Amino acid sequence: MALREAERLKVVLNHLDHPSVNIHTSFTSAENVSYHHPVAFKYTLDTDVLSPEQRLAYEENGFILIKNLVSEEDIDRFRNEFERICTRDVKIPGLVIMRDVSIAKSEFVQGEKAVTKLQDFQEDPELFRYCSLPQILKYVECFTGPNIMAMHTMLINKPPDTGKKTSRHPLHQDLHYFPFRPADRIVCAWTAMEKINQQNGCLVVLPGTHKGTLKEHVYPEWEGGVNKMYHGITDYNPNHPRVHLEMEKGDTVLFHPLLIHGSGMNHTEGFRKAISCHYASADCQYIDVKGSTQENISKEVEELARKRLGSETTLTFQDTWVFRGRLVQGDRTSL
Ligand SMILES: CCCC(=O)SCCNC(=O)CCNC(=O)[C@H](O)C(C)(C)COP(=O)(O)OP(=O)(O)OC[C@H]1O[C@@H](n2cnc3c(N)ncnc32)[C@H](O)[C@@H]1OP(=O)(O)O
Ligand SMILES: Nc1ncnc2c1ncn2[C@@H]1O[C@H](COP(=O)(O)OP(=O)(O)OP(=O)(O)O)[C@@H](O)[C@H]1O
Ligand SMILES: O=C(O)CCC(=O)C(=O)O
Ligand SMILES: [Fe+2]
Ligand SMILES: [Mg+2]
Repeated sequence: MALREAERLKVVLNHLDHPSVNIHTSFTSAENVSYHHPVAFKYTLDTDVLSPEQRLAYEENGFILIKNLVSEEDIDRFRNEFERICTRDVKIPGLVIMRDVSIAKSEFVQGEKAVTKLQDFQEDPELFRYCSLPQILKYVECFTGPNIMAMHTMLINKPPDTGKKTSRHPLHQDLHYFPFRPADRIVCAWTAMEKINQQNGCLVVLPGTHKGTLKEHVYPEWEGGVNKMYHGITDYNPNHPRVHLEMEKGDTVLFHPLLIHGSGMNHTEGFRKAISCHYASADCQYIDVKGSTQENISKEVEELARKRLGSETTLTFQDTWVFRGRLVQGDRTSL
């Protein structure tokens, strides 16, 4: 009789009290769960950083929340730099300033209020400091190992909803955007830059969905429109438990790229801010997404590159990641 998942994990937890036990071996059946043939972790690596409870929580849920990881002072500096970018006081190469679709397609709004997201701030030393913060990398290493690339950077400024519900981010898996593997060696760090709750559109996660596969993503059929490249999953279990991650300024969630997540409408008058970085092991390998569920996003990205750089551009989906990735720890071995 197979033990239920939770029971198996309890066995793992007991093993952690016995340092002599090798917990690297992978288990395939309940028979392996014994003192002599111990169990391994699939989603986390052996470090002294995560407590056994944190490690099991990530294995089981696909995310962990670390309270108060980034200082108030650092966040205020990121916020200040964000304002300088919005007012065009600084111009950062490669940075994408994204406006909410309902604003972009209607009136002209200037400055910070027009910006829904900054993408690719890797050339901004002040914002990129976020990706190199030692207290974040310490956790990231538990998932990626010691060679760490910062692959994708964002500062999200979720606007007050205009009434069209476009401030929502549909449920998705971040791996949809990434042509590199293995998925288990990729992790996102997402830090609240202020108090974030259901009112202003916190992250919503479907715990445990990181154990599934990459699903098909398409534009949701939303009446009020949807932001460019905000693809969503249509085929998810609507009865799967949802967790609304309410966070304080500085709290940071680390999550697996297959974890299904999104964010709700911002019902407040303020702009809800968060800063994030997707890290990957530098040992990851690029994959060809042709014929896979990722073909639609790869074509869209390549088309946008042609629009920006000229129709003769032959930049591939993979190339766009090679250019953006930055080493933050160890050696740039592959990516
Ligand atoms: C784990 C990863 C998860 C994700 O990354 S999900 C999001 C991924 N997003 C991206 O990579 C960024 C996508 N956005 C962009 O590249 C740019 O914002 C975008 C859409 C090219 C627009 O930038 P610009 O060209 O500088 O803006 P523009 O004001 O000149 O507008 C040009 C045309 O684009 C339209 N537009 C602008 N913002 C939009 C939006 N949010 N959603 C949909 N359409 C949008 C705009 O209306 C205009 O269209 P038209 O040419 O007038 O028909
Ligand atoms: N029709 C939909 N199709 C796909 N995703 C949706 C749809 N409606 C909401 N979502 C997404 O589901 C996630 C959870 O939404 P949910 O309604 O549970 O919370 P919320 O939007 O934060 O709360 P509220 O409804 O109070 O604003 C969000 O990521 C949201 O963008
Ligand atoms: O801050 C948010 O709303 C989440 C954004 C997100 O999940 C993403 O851009 O991949
Ligand atoms: Fe995401
Ligand atoms: Mg909702």
